[in-house]
Amino acid sequence: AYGVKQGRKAGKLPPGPSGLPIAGMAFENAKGYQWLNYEKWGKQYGSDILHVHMFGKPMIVLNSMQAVNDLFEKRSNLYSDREQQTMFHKLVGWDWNLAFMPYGDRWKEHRRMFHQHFQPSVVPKYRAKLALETRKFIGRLRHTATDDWLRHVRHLTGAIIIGVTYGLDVQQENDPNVLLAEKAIFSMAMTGVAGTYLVDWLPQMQFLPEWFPGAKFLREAREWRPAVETMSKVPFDDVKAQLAAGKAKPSVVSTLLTGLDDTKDNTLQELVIQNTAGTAYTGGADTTVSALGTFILAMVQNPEVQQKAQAELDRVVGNQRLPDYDDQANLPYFAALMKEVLRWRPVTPLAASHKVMEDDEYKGYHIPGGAIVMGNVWAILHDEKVFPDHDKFDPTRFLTADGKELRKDIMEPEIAAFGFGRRKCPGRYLAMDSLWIAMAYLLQCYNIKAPIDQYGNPIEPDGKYTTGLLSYPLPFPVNFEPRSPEAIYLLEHLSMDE
Ligand code: HEM
Repeated sequence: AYGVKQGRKAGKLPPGPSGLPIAGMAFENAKGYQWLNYEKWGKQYGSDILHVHMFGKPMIVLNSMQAVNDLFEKRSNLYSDREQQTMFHKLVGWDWNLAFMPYGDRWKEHRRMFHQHFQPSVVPKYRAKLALETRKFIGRLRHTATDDWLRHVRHLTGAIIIGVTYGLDVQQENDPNVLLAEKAIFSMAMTGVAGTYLVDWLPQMQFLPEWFPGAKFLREAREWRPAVETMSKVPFDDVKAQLAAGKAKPSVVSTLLTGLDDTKDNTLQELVIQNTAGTAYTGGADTTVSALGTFILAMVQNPEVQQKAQAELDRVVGNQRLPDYDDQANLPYFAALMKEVLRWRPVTPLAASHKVMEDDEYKGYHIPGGAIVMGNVWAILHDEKVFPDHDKFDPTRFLTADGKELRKDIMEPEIAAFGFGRRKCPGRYLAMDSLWIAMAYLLQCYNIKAPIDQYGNPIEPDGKYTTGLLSYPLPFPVNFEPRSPEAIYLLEHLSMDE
């Protein structure tokens, strides 16, 4: 085993399950939920930094907030790159997306543009749109079958992102922009995990003829690539046409296009706008679905938490109107509830992989340049020392003893849940605004409950989650039951004005 002494010797890699044969470890990891393995190995080796040898590539896992801070934040000039994969970036064509760009000037230009339109001083402009889409959403839920609610959650998050970014309305069923984006995002799920495709290790394989045995990946790439290329182009071109016709609604894209200098050739600048806007959907739609799914699951499983949150709404907002962002400051329990949603089942349990650009040393260990470096969000947000009884869904952990204020002496889940350093999620302010208003409207109008089966027993969710880059609760049935005559009145008189 690795001792501390050995570890201090220059050139020693951080400890890790090197005892396991590579195949054995690949097997452990292939079962998914790798964040749990990494957390377990971290404890086993008594180290918050691990080395995991995966598919012939060095991978470093950081299991503590301190390690994440020391490397991703304090050495962010070294630790902000992303791995480039032949299949994902080149053949399937995701290289236009800012989330996957290598660290450098091109990424900076896109990131700056994104930030300008999703930073805290700007995001409140979108609140009217968020509130409108969320009113439509709670209206639809009222007569939805217990196993059909997830479709409406997906529609809500898609409509918010497309509305804010492009000013386009989204059709309830089979919206062309949503279908295209979903097809593209499917390819992201299939090809996004490093090491899935042999061509990533043997780039020459990309030049094989398609009929060649083992060249199935080429046919897959050919099928997916058009959706990946056009998902950002089609809605962008729509807005351009609308602007030309004087019919565009205000949006990120229309603002950016209007700001261009007409006397110049804007071809390159337009491409940056198209890419940046397209990135919003890939980053924003599914992540928010997962967080809302977790909220709904937590409400079904913890009726006492739900009642407390509703009691606070009753006290502060009353039952004659929907809550509003102006109420936020007066709803501490609600704020704690949102933090607990982000902590209890993090949307991205391993955030997104970073890549270190040069050889480095940390705590006496050698970190090889080019290694993949992951922050274990799960391990950080489930650290028993910081969050006792870590698997319990309990918003009060974030509140002072009298329940009147948020504690200032506890880790804020937001500092890990949205990733790290210069790559930290730039959409988090919009994400939190979307989540807050959806949670508030839902609890103001509905009791969120397990449905009752034909024998009178509640159908309790099993609480299982998917594995992968994003982790979602597996589908479970929910009964959204209007919680009072006043709630029914609110649901029947939802204003559809922005
Ligand atoms: C609950 C919702 C969300 C969660 C949990 C989340 C989480 C994350 C995480 C973990 C990363 C990777 C950070 C890293 O590399 O360390 C990320 C990146 C990103 N997110 Fe989010 N996100 C959410 C919502 C959104 C929304 C709504 C948008 C768009 C409006 C968005 C846009 C992006 C973009 C553009 C990146 C790439 C940043 C870069 O590579 O420089 N995200 N997000």
